[in-house]
Amino acid sequence: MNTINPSTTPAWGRLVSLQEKYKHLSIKSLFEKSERFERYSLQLEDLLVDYSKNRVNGEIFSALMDLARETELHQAIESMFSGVAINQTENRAVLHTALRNRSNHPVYVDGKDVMPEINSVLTQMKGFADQIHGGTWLGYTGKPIKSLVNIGIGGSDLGPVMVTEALKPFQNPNLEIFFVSNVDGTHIAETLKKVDPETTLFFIASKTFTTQETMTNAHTARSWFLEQAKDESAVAKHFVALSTNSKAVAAFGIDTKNMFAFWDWVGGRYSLWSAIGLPIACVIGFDKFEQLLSGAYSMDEHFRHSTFERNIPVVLAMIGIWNTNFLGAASEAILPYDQYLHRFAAYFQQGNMESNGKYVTRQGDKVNYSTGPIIWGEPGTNGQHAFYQLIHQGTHLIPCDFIAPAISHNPIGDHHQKLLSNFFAQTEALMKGKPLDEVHAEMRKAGKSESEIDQVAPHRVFEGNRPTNSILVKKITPYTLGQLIAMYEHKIFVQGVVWNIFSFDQWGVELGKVLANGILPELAGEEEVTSHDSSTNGLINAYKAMRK
Ligand SMILES: O=P(O)(O)OC[C@H]1O[C@@](O)(CO)[C@@H](O)[C@@H]1O
Repeated sequence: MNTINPSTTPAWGRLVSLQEKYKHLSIKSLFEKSERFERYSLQLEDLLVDYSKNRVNGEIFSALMDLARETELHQAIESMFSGVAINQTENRAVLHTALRNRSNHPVYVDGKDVMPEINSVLTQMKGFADQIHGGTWLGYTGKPIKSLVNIGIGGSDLGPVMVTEALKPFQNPNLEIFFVSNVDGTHIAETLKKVDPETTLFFIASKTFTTQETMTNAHTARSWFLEQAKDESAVAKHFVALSTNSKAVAAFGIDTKNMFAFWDWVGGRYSLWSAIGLPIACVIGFDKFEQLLSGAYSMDEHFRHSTFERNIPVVLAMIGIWNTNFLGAASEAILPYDQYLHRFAAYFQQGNMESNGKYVTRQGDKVNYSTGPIIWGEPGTNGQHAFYQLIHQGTHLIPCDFIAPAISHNPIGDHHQKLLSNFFAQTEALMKGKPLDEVHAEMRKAGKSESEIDQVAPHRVFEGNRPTNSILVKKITPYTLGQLIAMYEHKIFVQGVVWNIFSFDQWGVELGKVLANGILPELAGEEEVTSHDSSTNGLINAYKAMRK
């Protein structure tokens, strides 16, 4: 993997100069060239990515592509796909792409082709999912399973949640699926109220099978189940484990034949393609799960073999670097104009921020440039009634990805047309804005007095020139969803390479957990806590006083 500080490359130096040269660059002016949309959009099958509404002209785009080359991106891509241990701080390969390698060409980890074991788990998943989906897996009283409860957190939750929500139209109507992630007792309590032990299957989803929240909730579910079932042998019909840790699974009391394994070269936030995706396969059917894999594979092939200038993840990544490192954007909004995609932004909060929220380079030095952006977003048009004021007229530059399907699963009246009219209008408004003279003319036409115009007009000006990408997909299906997810995964990968950081570990989540484990015993008992700073001591002692 490269160890190049991007800010020392010739391309970065050109970009610094271009930032100064084009600091007043107007996106609107770039559209004076009629073929801008054709030149600044890319299509893969039924997925169109329009990146023309960015503050990027030919010079800037060229320098961005050179930056990708000068940071040895091509070599990095090949290293990932071919199983090199690029996750160097954990000495692991990064092979979520192997999980969806529909070509079945060998992929080697430590000299061993991993495809046979991947296919073996997929076969095991199919066998199980077919029984759940088909209603032939019976509980301890002989009834078919109808409620699925996934207990997991982070990458063992967010992916299955997002995908099952996005693919709700493909769900088996005889099955309902619930997700429990938070260790707040409310989450499991509210869920267990809705399900019957006789007809419920629990997925205990945890790569490590040690995560405090998941194991706590799993034990609560097991106790709840046994209170009614009584017989420990019934557990095997109602609990399965999705994990890499067979020893911990057995210790919990799940038969390892009910365990669906995956491997340490699958990152948690990249694991929905693995056994972690079993709840997805159960509720939409294994054939649709395979379509999800195939969609991701098509994006993998596009990413691996397309020239950078025609490479969707590379282009999105490098424009993101222009926005972050040269235009000063600190966050990015993902705005899906599709209610089924309501958890899509949340999924990539972990995917992006846990991957690239790093400030140490691969050599162990502190970076001298910004790295991963803050990711946030809500479905359109809801966001328009919540935070678009700031996006349009705030002081922060917030690049936005607008995503929409051309065809809705629910073509009720003109709902979809109204949704899409907003999808198109918002990026146009963010790009064009509304200058003062237009506001004046509008207000005069509306008969406003000159004094009112003088007072209000400045507040009604839209500077515009706010960058967006528009991602239009024919319809949200397992295949196109797989493409969309893989597209963002590879965008994140590219940015990590260019920023010279390790994108596949997550040391930053450890400290809080360790300190929490130290505080946990202090919350019990009456004695005053004095082992921390005065704020932490004060809060803990106030908590204990409130509970007296
Ligand atoms: O799947 P598991 O091992 O229970 O980890 C859950 C989540 O916890 C982390 O914060 C790592 O500790 C995420 O990276 C991960 O997805």
